[in-house]
Amino acid sequence: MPIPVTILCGELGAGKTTLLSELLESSDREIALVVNDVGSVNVDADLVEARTDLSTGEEVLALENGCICCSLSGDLSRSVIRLQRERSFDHLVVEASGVGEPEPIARQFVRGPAAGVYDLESVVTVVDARRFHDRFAARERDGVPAIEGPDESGTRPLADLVLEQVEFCNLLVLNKCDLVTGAERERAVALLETLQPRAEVVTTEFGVVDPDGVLGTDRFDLETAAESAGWKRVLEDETAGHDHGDGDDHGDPDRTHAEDRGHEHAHDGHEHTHDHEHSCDDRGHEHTHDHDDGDDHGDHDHAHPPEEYGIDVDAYRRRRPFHPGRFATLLADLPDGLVRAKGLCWIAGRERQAITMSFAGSETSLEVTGRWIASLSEQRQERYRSGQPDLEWDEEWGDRETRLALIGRGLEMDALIERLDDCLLTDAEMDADWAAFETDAPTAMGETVTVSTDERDGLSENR
Ligand SMILES: Nc1nc2c(ncn2[C@@H]2O[C@H](COP(=O)(O)OP(=O)(O)OP(=O)(O)O)[C@@H](O)[C@H]2O)c(=O)[nH]1
Repeated sequence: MPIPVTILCGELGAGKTTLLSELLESSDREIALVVNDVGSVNVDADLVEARTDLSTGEEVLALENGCICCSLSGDLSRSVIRLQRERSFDHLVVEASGVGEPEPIARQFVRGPAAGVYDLESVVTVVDARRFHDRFAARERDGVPAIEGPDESGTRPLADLVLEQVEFCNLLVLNKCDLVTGAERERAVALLETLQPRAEVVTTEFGVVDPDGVLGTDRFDLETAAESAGWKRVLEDETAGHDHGDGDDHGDPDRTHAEDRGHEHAHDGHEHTHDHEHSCDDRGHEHTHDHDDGDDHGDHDHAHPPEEYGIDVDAYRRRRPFHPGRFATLLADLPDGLVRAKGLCWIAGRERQAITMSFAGSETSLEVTGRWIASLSEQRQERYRSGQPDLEWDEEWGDRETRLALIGRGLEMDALIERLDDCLLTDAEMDADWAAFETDAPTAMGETVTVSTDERDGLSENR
């Protein structure tokens, strides 16, 4: 029997270790734990070890350094396979580094050598209610320090990773609810549900949760999770049966944007169903339950209707490229109420590159994640297109198009859309030489450019 695995994610200080300690104390399963920390000192491992009685069967395996999701990925698989051979336990918990991407870790349990031995049950993301509310859910974000700067690999804004952890999981634990008011907590929950419509949300303090709720959830489906982020669903709802690509395999310079995660989707509605019932458990913690998995798009019985919390989502889709200069200026001055923007951009002067734009908090990254199919030879175009009969194709521009999901709170969506439209090439510019436009947009596969909203001079960093 494969051993069930829970991956625990969350920003630094969100309360992962606190939750873990609670789980180790309250669960009657024998839990093996892999702790991955940034840096060489495993503070969390020490803490958990100190707090739990190892003689009762819990084992702590501390990886020495680095990040299991990139440089140590091989080590993680090897370590957990060794662990399974040498020890007997019921459940494996992997505490991911606070600044790592959860998806590569999850993939190791789904496709890697550990897949036969383990069964990924759930990816749980712990969220600091106070910080999440102030950074993303508050109407007024003046005076709240932005999360800025790159992640540990130095290539992506940290806020982007914080939201990616929210978007990828199937259970969200909103911790530190003692530090927010009831109204703030509800706003945070509504936004979390918008960012990841398929995840269940549990609200708590000091990591007190029902261990079966965290460890005993259904089998995690990687592809579903990868496709269920709120921003993707905004785009999918906008167009039925369309491919999206924002994959993480940067190896093939000829890869097209549509083959990254080339899944075809047919959606027949425009609303997600979230059939929550609120109840309080015996510790007085509120839970949201019974998330419908969204396939029934007709019902709208939602405990946190986003519009009630000022949350607005929209898809921005245009078959005309952005002027690189005007677009860069806009990115440096995006409105405060924008929480998340993500999708593909078509930028004039970059006719081959499908560029993924990802905005979170206060920074935007632009990264080349594939090629437009229309930039390939005719023969290859045919091949790709025959494999994707639903791919929308423009006679003149092929698959080149900007498709962005916009998620905001207290945001004047129409004004933002107008400003985006002002960045599109004018008719006169359409006839000009696009290569002559000055641009810092990325060119090579995987290359990322980051721009912060407080920099008014356009694209700032080229990595
Ligand atoms: N007020 C309050 N503090 C909490 C709560 N949960 C955890 N803390 C405190 O927040 C701090 C960080 O908690 P940790 O559990 O270490 O967080 P972490 O996510 O493991 O942190 P890293 O290991 O740095 O990633 C500790 O001082 C905890 O005591 C909570 O619900 N409310």
